Amino acid sequence: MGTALIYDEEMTKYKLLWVDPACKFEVPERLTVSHGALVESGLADRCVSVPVREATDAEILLVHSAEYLEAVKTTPSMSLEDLMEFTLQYGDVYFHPNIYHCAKLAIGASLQLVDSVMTGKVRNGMALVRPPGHHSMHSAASGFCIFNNVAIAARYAQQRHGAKRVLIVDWDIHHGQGVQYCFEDDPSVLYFSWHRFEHQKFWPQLKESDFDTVGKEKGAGFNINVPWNKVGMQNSDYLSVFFHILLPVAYEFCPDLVLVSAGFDSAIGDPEGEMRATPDIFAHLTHLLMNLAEGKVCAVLEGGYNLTSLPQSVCQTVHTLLGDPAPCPANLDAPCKSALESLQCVRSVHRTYWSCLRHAADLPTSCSTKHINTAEGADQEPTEESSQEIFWPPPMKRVFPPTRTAVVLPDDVACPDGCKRWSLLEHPDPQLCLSALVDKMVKNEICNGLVLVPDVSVAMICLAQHAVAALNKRLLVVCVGDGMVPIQGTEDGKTLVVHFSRKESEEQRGKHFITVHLTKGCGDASGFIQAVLSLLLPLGYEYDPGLVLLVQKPDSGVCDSMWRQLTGLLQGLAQGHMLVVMQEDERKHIGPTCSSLLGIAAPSLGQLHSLLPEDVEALERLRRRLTPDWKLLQTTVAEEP
Ligand SMILES: NCCCNCCCCCC(O)(O)C(F)(F)F
Ligand SMILES: [Zn+2]
Repeated sequence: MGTALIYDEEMTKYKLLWVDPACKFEVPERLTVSHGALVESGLADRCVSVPVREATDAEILLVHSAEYLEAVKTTPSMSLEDLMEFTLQYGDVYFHPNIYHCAKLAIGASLQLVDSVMTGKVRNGMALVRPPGHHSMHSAASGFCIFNNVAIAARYAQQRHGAKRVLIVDWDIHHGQGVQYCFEDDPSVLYFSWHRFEHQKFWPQLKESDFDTVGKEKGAGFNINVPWNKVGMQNSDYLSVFFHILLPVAYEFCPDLVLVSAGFDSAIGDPEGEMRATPDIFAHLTHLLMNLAEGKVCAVLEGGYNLTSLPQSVCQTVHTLLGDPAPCPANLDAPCKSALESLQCVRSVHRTYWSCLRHAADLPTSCSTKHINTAEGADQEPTEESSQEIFWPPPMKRVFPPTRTAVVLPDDVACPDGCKRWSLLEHPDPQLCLSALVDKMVKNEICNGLVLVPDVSVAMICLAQHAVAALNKRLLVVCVGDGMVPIQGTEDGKTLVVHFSRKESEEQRGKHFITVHLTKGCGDASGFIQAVLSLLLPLGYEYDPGLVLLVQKPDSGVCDSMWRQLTGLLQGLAQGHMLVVMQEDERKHIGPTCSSLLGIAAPSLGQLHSLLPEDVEALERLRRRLTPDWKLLQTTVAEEP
């Protein structure tokens, strides 16, 4: 299934007609450079082009008032003076004779994308639109936004396509207060937003943008605000919030559709965001969402003002939506203290609503006095704009290996569609055969593979030795199921082993051999997925292996959908170079495993029963014990002595 791309140059045909420093950088070129980059890179041709349409009044009224709509309808015929006058009633936004038309196209584009995904015409997609939407409210324009594209898309998906639960991920650097207001008492729409806040000094300077606004009445817990109280946030800060807040909650929420308010002013170089996350991080943020809602992800452009990092980030997002392996998440740091403080605050206030956060720590002492620094913060100016030129390396070319998935199967087992059989014939010695397969991966001739072997323990040993010795690559071994794991994590750091098992974990064998023991074993998806999201993924991203070995021990008890989630999520590492090893009598797993290796989204795990307290407890304990060695496991600031 394909990826939809929705764009029409008509949406470039409005601009600021007078002087207004607050709005000067919301220019038509934002769209032309983004679409141009997709065309230039060949990505546009690989997408399914879906036409835009105008939204109807009824669709606009899903979110906005009739009075507001009627008022906006009068703008096309206004004189310049009238437009300026009309604009004065709103903040940080401008009107233009053609902006009403473009605003209807921006909504229409978003709804066309929702139709294409919800009807299964495509798997996922992106709408490149202007004007953006996430600040506009029931009866007001705000922050370059006229109508709330994503809020309307969420309501439309529920009413027109029967979507029950919709997740909105807003990675724009500004708080989409319009979206928050729209759904704050609605438990069927989970709104997640991070945003530059600087203790309420940064636009739109709303108290309700802080972490302690969690939603109202039935909607309590379904509004998650992650304030960035400093500029310069980096890839590790963004990933930590995904691993320790968004993904655990998103999997517990189990959405039928994921809408992304994809603003790229959160990327390096942006004059508004002043953050330092690089464009390739959006490949990982996108990838990490693609196994939710069975892959139904709709990305709708919001902000993004640096005309270099914006198109780069758009391309990274579309590459990943198309299934291309993500670049290696190289040289990740620890999250900064300010990010950890926000992380701890958000997890603390949401622990009563989400079982995966049940054992989150209390508010950090610095935050419990937060009302003091909010008062003092409110009236100060935000960090003045930095003028010095910022540089970052252009993202790596993301070429796809000629073969995506190679399989080594017993002769009597048919080769699944889309896979390439790696025959034992040419390599009589089975172990040599496996080593040759690994060599092909490292040469990027094959992306990933599945091998069925007589004995997974023997295969594991040989592959681990070969991968580390011959290929000089760091190897991540993920082993699922009870029983001994016959390889050691290595003190030289060349191999990291993470073992998921039911048995009481034998004593931990050092930093590079980690046992995650699940009370009910690997059959309990709700415990397992939380261990994957908030422990295995942070470890894997920090370790940044060149190859991933995923081993399923016999009788592991892991269910197909959990196994496919694990196989899917781990492909964000090592440029997707993953080798899955299973016992050859485990034939029922061949099909499901291959579909994940081919990039098909994993089935949803269903609404997870709340986690076993002992599992959450054990996970928090394990994370606390490992944190000194693994920085991305941190979820709290180190309390001042
Ligand atoms: N330094 C000048 C102050 C600018 N204040 C307004 C910022 C609006 C941000 C709009 C956006 O980027 O959130 C959207 F996604 F909606 F486009
Ligand atoms: Zn923004």
